[in-house]
Amino acid sequence: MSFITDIKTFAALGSGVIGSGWVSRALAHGLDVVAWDPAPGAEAALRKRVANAWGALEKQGLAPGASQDRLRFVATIEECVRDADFIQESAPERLELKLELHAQISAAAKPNALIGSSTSGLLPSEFYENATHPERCVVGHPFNPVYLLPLVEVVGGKNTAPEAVQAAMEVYESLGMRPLHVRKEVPGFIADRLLEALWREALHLVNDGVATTGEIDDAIRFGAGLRWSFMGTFLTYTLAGGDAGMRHFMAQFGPALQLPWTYLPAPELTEKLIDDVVDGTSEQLGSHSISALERYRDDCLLAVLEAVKTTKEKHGMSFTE
Ligand SMILES: NC(=O)C1=CN([C@@H]2O[C@H](COP(=O)(O)OP(=O)(O)OC[C@H]3O[C@@H](n4cnc5c(N)ncnc54)[C@H](O)[C@@H]3O)[C@@H](O)[C@H]2O)C=CC1
Ligand SMILES: C[N+](C)(C)CC(=O)CC(=O)[O-]
Repeated sequence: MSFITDIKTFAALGSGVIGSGWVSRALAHGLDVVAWDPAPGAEAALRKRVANAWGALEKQGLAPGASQDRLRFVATIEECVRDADFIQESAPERLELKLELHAQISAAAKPNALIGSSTSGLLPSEFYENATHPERCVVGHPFNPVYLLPLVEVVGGKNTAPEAVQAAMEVYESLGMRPLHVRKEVPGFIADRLLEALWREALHLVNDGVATTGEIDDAIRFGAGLRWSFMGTFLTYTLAGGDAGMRHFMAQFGPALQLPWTYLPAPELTEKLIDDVVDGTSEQLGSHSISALERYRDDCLLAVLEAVKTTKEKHGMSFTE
C-alpha cells in the first residue's frame, strides 16, 4: 500500500500542550487543520495556545497561505479524521485510552492516511493492537514546544510497514522537523530514556537536600545545556579526552562508572518531595506567567536555532547534520 505524504489536511486529536503545538506547526506550514478534544472549553484553550505561539512562528517564517483561520474545531473523532491526509494523536498518556481511541480513529480514517501518536514512551505494538490498517500506524514523538523543536522520534510497532515509517518521516520533514528513526521498539524510546535518567537524579538531589530546583536548573543551563544544542554527549566527551579522544576519556573517567554517582531508580514521590519541587519551581517562576515564559523560551530557542544554523553553515554543515 502507498501512504499519503503530500498532505493538505492535518488532523489533531487531543489539543493540550502537545496537540496545540502540532496544530501551530501544521498551520504555520500552510495546512488546513481539523482538531478534536473532548474537554469542555478545549476549542478556546487551543486557539489561545496557537495565538501565543504565532509570534514565534511569524519570526521563524510562515509558509504561503499560513493562517490561524485555517483551524477548524469539530465535535467528533470521525469528523476530525474522515478527510484528513495525516493524523496525529496527542491524547493523555494512558494505554487503555490510546488503545480505544486508535480503534476509533483508524476505523474512520482513509486507509492510506498515516496515523502518528505523540506518546512519550508507550509501545505502538500495544496501543495500535485494535487499529484498522495498523500497517500505517507509527509513533511520532515530538518535543515541547512542538512548533519550534525539530526532533521527532519515529517508531514502528510489530504491524507497522517499513514503508509507513519512511513515509511518516517524509511528512514530518515536510513540516520542518528532523525525524529520528528509533529502530528498536523500547519503552521511552531514545530521548525520554535519557531525559528520564536526568529527571530521576534531579529528584534525588532535591529529596536528599543537596540542591534546590533552581540550583539544579543552573547546573544544567550554564553548563552542559549550552553545549547540548549543537553537540551530543558522545562527541562532547570525545573532545573531553583531548587529542587522544574517546579512548583516553574512557581510560580516565571509566572508573567513575563504578562510583555511586547515580541512583537511577526514582525516589519515592512523597508529599514532601512533591511540595519541595513545587515550591522550588514556584520560586523560580517568580511573578512570570506561564505564557510569558513560553514566549521568552520561544525567543531563546529561535536565537539558539539561528546561531547554530549560521555557525554550521560557516563550517560547511547543513542544519540537520
Ligand atoms: N507534555 C510534554 O512535554 C510531552 C507530551 N507528550 C505526549 O503527548 C501526549 C499528550 O500530552 P500533553 O499534551 O502533555 O497532555 P495534556 O494533558 O496537555 O493534553 C491532553 C489533551 O487530551 C485531551 N483528551 C482527554 N481525553 C481524550 C481522548 N479520549 N481523546 C483525545 N483527547 C483527549 C485532554 O482534554 C487534553 O486537552 C501524551 O501522549 C504525552 O506523553 C510528548 C512529548 C512531550
Ligand atoms: C516529560 N515527557 C516525558 C513528557 C517529556 C517528553 O516526552 C519530551 C519532551 O518534550 O521533553
